[in-house]
Formats: sequence, structure tokens, C-alpha cells
Amino acid sequence: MSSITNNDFATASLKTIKFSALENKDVKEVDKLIEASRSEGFYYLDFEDSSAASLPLKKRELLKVMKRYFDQPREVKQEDATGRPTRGYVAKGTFTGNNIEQPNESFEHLAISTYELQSDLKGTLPRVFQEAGGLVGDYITTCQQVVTALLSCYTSALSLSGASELEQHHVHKNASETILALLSYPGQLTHQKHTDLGSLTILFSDQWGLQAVAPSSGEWEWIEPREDDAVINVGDALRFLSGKRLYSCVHRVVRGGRAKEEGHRYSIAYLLRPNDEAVFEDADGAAVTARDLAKVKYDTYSASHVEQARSTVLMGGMDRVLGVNV
Ligand SMILES: O=C(O)CCC(=O)C(=O)O
Ligand SMILES: [Fe+2]
Repeated sequence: MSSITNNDFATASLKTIKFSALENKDVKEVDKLIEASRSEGFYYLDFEDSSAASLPLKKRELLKVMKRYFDQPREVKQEDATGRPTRGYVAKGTFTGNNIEQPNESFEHLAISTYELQSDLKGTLPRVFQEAGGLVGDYITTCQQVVTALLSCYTSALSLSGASELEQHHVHKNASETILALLSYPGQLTHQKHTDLGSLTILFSDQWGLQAVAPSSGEWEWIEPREDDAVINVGDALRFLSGKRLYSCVHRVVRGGRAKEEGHRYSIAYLLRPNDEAVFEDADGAAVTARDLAKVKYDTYSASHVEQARSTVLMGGMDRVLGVNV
């Protein structure tokens, strides 16, 4: 990852990949996708002229509705809580914050289970989102199209066949911990360093704050927010399913430096996870199901910094791979 210096941290120069070219199986673009996924583990996806060209527009609509949702009093949002991190409202401070001195300063989020949304629209979607008609459903369907096309590129480029074909472990109608996560960072709230536990993340935010560790230097770098391109990153499960050929990059959200003036930050993360029963080898070489990995990872998100440092789970073993202590 080459860098341009900017304030305190450098800004990452990630590759921008054209989704329309991937849909056409353009060999050069698929090569670029694999290259980015083997090194940075992060890239921008440009949807222009593709079947998902409407996604940035839908993102803007969704951001408006999200703001209305998170503006509600805490007690109202709390009615949507289920006690599970992948179902419903999760209050700020549930996960460990980035700052070791203020571990309770982490973000709040609303997790919409894509599996449960299929059979229980009313139970899964808070009223504010129901009033927005088909917006959430359309957004998720478009994300599903995008990840299906990406998985198909990875499957063929990595010569995965038979039971290893990635699409077989990501059947959208089957049970999984896949969620549309709507994140809210009022004040100076943060998101601790981590790798994503799932396969692929489609992330949008209009505000600075996101940083990733550059594999080439082991240093934190800002990820520039872009209005129309999504930030895509590879998660632990895809790294494991690829036989550890792909990189699941360590990232976090901080509020200092060039993010200082941003105010209340919002982000939208479609977090694709494999079907619950998918089995793969984790960072320690042990066989694990996707469902169990999700449980262990979320438990670790809420642990103390000391406990987190004792296991490979929070960073998917990537700190070891990178040889860095971030
Ligand atoms: O809010 C962001 O920009 C990052 C969110 C994130 O890393 C996640 O949901 O896993
Ligand atoms: Fe993440």
C-alpha cells in the first residue's frame, strides 16, 4: 500500500475496482481484485454502469432514515434490543472501545438479520425503517447481488471447486449471521481494532474515521471516505475459506486527527457471513463453524483489552501474519 502523507497518519491508496468489469469477468479486473485481496484486504468498488449502479443512491436514502432512527430517545431504541449483537439494537459501550482508558466509548448499532428479514419483516425492522417502504429490502438485495458476483470471481480465480466453491457456503436464503449493520458514532465514540469475522463487508460512510493497518509498513492509515464507491474488505471467514490466501485486514474507527471535525459519524456495513453450518480452519488451525466463530468473536468484542490480547480471535491472527503489534 503506497501512501501520501497527510496530517498525523498517511492516507491509504487503495485500488479502485470496477464492478461492471467484474460482472463481465474482465480478466485484468479480476486479477486486480485478487491482488488487492491478497495484500491490503481492502479496496474501493465503483458501481458505475453496473447492475448495482443504484447502490450509492440507496445509501444516501438509508443514511437519512438512520439519522431519524438514532435520533430517537435511548428508551425507544432500547425496545428494539434483543440481547444479541446480530439482532436488533445494541447500545453504545456494549463492545470495548478503542481507547484503553475509556473502554466504554464504543459505537451503537442496529443489526438487521438478512435471514430473519425474509420471514419476519415486522419483527426485524423497527418502525422508522418500515415507514421507508422497500428501502432496506432493496438495499440488501443489491448487496446480495454484489457479493454473489464477487464470490464467483474469487472461486474461479482461486480455483476453488466442488465443496470449496464459495457460493455454496453463502446461500442467501439459508440461515447465517449475515447482517445489515447500521452504525452510529455520536460524540467521540470509536470502534476498536478488529478484523471482520465474516466473508466480505460492503461499507459506506461519508465521514473520516476509518483506519486500516497497511501490510507493507504495519502502520495505521486513513481510509478516505468516498461518496459513490463502497469500501470492501475481506473478513476472517473468507480468508479461512480461501486456505488463508486472502488477507483479512485489521481496522478501527478513531475520532482524532483529520476525523476530529466530523461530528456524529454514521456508517452502513453489509456484513456477509457464511451459512451457519459452514466449516473451516481458524487462525489456530482448529475446525470451526461459521456460527461458532461469530459467537466467539462477538464475545471477544466485549472483553477487556487484556483478555483480547490473549487470544487470536479479535484480529483473526492477522497481527501475527503481519508481524505487528498495533
Ligand atoms: O464504521 C466503520 O466505518 C467501520 C465499521 C466496521 O468496521 C464494522 O462494522 O466491522
Ligand atoms: Fe469492521
